[in-house]
Amino acid sequence: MSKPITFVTGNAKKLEELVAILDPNFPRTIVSKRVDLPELQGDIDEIAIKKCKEAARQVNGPVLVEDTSLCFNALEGLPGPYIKWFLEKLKPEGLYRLLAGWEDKSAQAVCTFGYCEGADAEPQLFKGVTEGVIVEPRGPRDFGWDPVFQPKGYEKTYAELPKSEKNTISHRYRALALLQKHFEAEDS
Ligand SMILES: O=c1[nH]c(=O)c2ncn([C@@H]3O[C@H](COP(=O)(O)OP(=O)(O)OP(=O)(O)O)[C@@H](O)[C@H]3O)c2[nH]1
Ligand SMILES: [Mg+2]
Repeated sequence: MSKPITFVTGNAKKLEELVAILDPNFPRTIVSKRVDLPELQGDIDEIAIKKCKEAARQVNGPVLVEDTSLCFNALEGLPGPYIKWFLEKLKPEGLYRLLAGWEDKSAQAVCTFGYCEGADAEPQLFKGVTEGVIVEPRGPRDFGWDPVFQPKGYEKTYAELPKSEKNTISHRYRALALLQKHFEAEDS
């Protein structure tokens, strides 16, 4: 029997979406642990790797972490992994206003899961990207920058879409689909 995997996050919404998205027959048991891991610097992959190693060190067993970026193409990918601080200070309105001087409002929502078997193991990454545009905030405010992100091909923002629909097209869904495939292959 493999050990349960601990999903380490301080963000209840991430956990809620993971539970909604993952197949109930996922081959490993996932438990969650609420820890505010350090907000690291670097590129998206470096951050996910460092975050995963730190979680594995703290839990001393198999861990899953996730880091989310919102990358504005006009700003060469910024705020990217630093979106948390931009959102905290500027709120969704300010994120939209950041692009006032640019015609290009396109953006990418990027979710990077890191999985590490234990404190001495190397993390493996599973990344999902959803293309979209940054719009004036619309919809409920219960999750981060969802009100300003309108996925490509949709008339609604993530916040306006039913959760069940966001969860079939989102950056997090795409990353978890890769993670799921990996564990299913390992199991067979
Ligand atoms: O509208 C949103 N839709 C999403 O699907 C989504 N996923 C994450 N976020 C927000 O983007 C920042 C990422 O920072 P982040 O990856 O460091 O997360 P976090 O610090 O909240 O949790 P964690 O690092 O403990 O797991 C944080 O402000 C999160 O609230 C989202 N906002
Ligand atoms: Mg964080």
